[in-house]
Amino acid sequence: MADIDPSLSAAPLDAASLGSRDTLQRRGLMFILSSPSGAGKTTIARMLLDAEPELGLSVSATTRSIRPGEVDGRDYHFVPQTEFDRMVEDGEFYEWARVFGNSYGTPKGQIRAGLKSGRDFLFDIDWQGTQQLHQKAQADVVRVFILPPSLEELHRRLVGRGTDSVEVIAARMARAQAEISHWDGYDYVVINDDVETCFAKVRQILHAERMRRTRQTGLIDFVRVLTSK
Ligand SMILES: Nc1ncnc2c1ncn2[C@@H]1O[C@H](COP(=O)(O)OP(=O)(O)OP(=O)(O)O)[C@@H](O)[C@H]1O
Ligand SMILES: Nc1nc2c(ncn2[C@@H]2O[C@H](COP(=O)(O)O)[C@@H](O)[C@H]2O)c(=O)[nH]1
Repeated sequence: MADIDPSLSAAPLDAASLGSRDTLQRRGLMFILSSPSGAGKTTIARMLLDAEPELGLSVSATTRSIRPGEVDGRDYHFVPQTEFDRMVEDGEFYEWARVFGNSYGTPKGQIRAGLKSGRDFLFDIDWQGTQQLHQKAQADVVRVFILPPSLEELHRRLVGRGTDSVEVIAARMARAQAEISHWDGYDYVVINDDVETCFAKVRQILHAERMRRTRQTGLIDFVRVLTSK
């Protein structure tokens, strides 16, 4: 929850290697997936990471307990609350928020340098984190909201995942409509009915956003060459 970070805004890159079609430079983007808990954003995120080698995952820190199948350092950095509080104090997060009674935050880590060199990052974060990142780095951020086909199906998925107690599932269902109410703070909204169809749509968004003119920092010199003869 800090001020605008100038290093995160879309500044032009070094023009040394620009000008040929093979070396066109591009600034990386921050690809955010949000949804009510259980709608499937982690599933879609994993499919994207498998399919897109140039996409890196922003691994959040969290104080919640590790779930069966999760790996510390891959899915999250699982830290005690005291360590999380220290990281907040030391300004180690781009954003952080309390979600479902736990703390979650996006470490600055490698992201800043990665964006400059054209690396894309995937963020599985909630609407509060999305607002904070958008305020700090509007030009770099692409916001995608995943909706479940129905609340009944959302509940089925949370139960079917088999990772949370009845109480935790009830708390997540109780929050679902409030989470969904933030759908209009996103650039794209995709309904996750069939997982393959949803994945294909989200991947199309990523591909199109990579070609956005303002991200293709090498275009200025490339077009200059094209129009100079
Ligand atoms: N289109 C789909 N059809 C049926 N099941 C799905 C679909 N997408 C995801 N699932 C299943 O729903 C469950 C919840 O998915 P997932 O963990 O990806 O949700 P999430 O939005 O990341 O939740 P959380 O915010 O709690 O991490 C998983 O068991 C997943 O396999
Ligand atoms: N603002 C942030 N939200 C985050 C971050 N990492 C995850 N999340 C969101 O928390 C909920 C719950 O996640 P779960 O893994 O415990 O089910 C979900 O909406 C995530 O998107 C973060 O760094 N910042």
